[in-house]
Amino acid sequence: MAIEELEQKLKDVIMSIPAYDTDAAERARRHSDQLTKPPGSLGKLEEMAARLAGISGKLWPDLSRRAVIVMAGDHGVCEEGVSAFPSAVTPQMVMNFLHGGAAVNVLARQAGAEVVCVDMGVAAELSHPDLISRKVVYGTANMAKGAAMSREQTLQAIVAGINIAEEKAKQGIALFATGEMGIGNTTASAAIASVLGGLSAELAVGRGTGTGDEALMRKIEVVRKAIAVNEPNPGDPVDVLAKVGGAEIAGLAGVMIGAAANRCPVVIDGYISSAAALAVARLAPGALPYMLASHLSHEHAHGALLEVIGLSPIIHLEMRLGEGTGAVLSFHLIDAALQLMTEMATFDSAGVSKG
Ligand SMILES: O=C(O)c1ccc[n+]([C@@H]2O[C@H](COP(=O)([O-])O)[C@@H](O)[C@H]2O)c1
Ligand SMILES: Cc1cc2nc[nH]c2cc1C
Repeated sequence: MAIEELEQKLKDVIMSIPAYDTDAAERARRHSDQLTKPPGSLGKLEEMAARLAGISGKLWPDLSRRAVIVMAGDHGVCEEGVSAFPSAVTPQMVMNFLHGGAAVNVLARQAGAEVVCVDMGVAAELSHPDLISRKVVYGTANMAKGAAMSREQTLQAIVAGINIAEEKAKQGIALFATGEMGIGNTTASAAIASVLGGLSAELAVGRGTGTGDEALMRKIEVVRKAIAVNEPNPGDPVDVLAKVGGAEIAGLAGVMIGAAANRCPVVIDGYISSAAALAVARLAPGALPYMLASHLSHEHAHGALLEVIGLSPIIHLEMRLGEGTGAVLSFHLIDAALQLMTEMATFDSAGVSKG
């Protein structure tokens, strides 16, 4: 597709996102208040159930078919020494996902979710029958020296993400989670959080895979430099994703937009997924009600980033793995919320006195 067509496709899909159904959410809240418990006593589980009703327009949606979309990409900025691990780990972990041995595979099996593994921009050539290849770049360029990607590559990545969500929704997937793999991608995410979220580089940068003090200082300087060199336009999220982002981050932004356009809830994982979610919040505010935050990552600024987006995490386990692990874990709580709504007795049916 030519760049103009990609821009148009993105605009069209954003325009097609259905309005969140506030009536259905309200009906869900009223139902919840009739159940045998003090109103609001199931806390965020009640709010989650209402959100799922508002998203789907149904009391209660069948979310039994679910998938975690794990997108992978490499980052040229790694040559600045910003990660505790070498870039070679990105393709190695992609193969691990495909062989079912990564943490996300275990948690997805436990939560009944399909793992969809997508190569968005891994530097190495990868091949496996279950790998979806949507490579827009062989690793991004070093953002400390120039733009990570072109606008065209970024739009290709976003549209690829939209198409994957669309195809999966057509196949019956009703609940999405976002996951990623990309050595160096917490540096890109920090830059996005800084430009779009107004967080200082010092706040936005964390230890990622476990960088030491010296590398942490370098990482802060690299984020400052990348922003100064590229001057990403905070009013243009695509420009920000192109200049200081990454192929898997842009792809995940597309998945979130695509899920919303198909009226499917999309559960956001950790810091990197949240950086993509922030770009979506700015690019397509109509997609925001379709997003649920899963966990609070141990990555330093994740809480601040979620606050900027206006999302509240469900679980707090000090995880900082990525891959979609926190998002898939929270599927169990989504199931719990819906099962409570459908199986609990009401005050009337159980003959329990109201306050
Ligand atoms: O999801 C998170 O909050 C998270 C926090 C820290 C690290 N990660 C994962 O670690 C990798 C990026 O870390 P780094 O240090 O290489 O930038 C990438 O593969 C992410 O999935 C993920
Ligand atoms: C081993 C390893 C697994 C990961 N999964 C997501 N990010 C990761 C980073 C590393 C280093």
